[in-house]
Amino acid sequence: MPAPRIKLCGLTDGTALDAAIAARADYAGFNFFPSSPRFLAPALAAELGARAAGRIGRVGVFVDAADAAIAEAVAAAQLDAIQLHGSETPQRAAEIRNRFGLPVWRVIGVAKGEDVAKAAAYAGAADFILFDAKTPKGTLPGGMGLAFDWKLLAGLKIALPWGLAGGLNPANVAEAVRLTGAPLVDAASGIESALGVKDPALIAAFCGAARA
Ligand SMILES: O=C(O)c1ccccc1NCC(=O)[C@H](O)[C@H](O)COP(=O)(O)O
Repeated sequence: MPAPRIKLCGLTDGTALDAAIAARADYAGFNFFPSSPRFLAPALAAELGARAAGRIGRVGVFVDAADAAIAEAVAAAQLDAIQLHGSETPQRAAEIRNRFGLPVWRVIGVAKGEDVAKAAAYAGAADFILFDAKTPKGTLPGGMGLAFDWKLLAGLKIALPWGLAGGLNPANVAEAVRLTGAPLVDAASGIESALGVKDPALIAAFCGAARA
């Protein structure tokens, strides 16, 4: 099984970004959801986007965002992809892809087997599916450090490239890859020493374990 690609999400400072690049992560996630503890304001997004250029892919995370907010972030951070983490329909995903000319990653929140099947509706509308744990109502839609039952992905048949998120950390990512065969893994809270504070040692450990 080839080693999975790695996305490290919610990077908010140059030290974490440099650690992600040094650990050979494939994507840096920049969060543009204002309620997130990992929210990146446009000025800092511009700085980190420029620092990342040509060294790591830049994925912007949005939750039911308006076009103007997406446009501002795309321009500031020079995004390479747009991750939709809200309730965006296939029609809205396709509209965003056409408007911005960037690959769209659609997140599917998973609690039960029937949730996994919802990914099929995004064939032709999104470019990538990220399966993440469904979070409790009234909380953030992502970045909560919650895992779902990875066995729900057993026998997955999907027309789009995909990845796994939700509660992944240096201690469990190898097992998650072994069980699911995920071609990409994503982590936010599992590489933090405190809420929203990325830890370079955990970043290195996560990337090492994901490839082990
Ligand atoms: O990380 C956040 O604060 C966040 C807030 C709102 C929507 C999405 C968010 N994160 C997106 C991600 O891709 C996370 O990496 C993913 O949900 C996994 O998070 P975690 O379980 O903490 O590893």
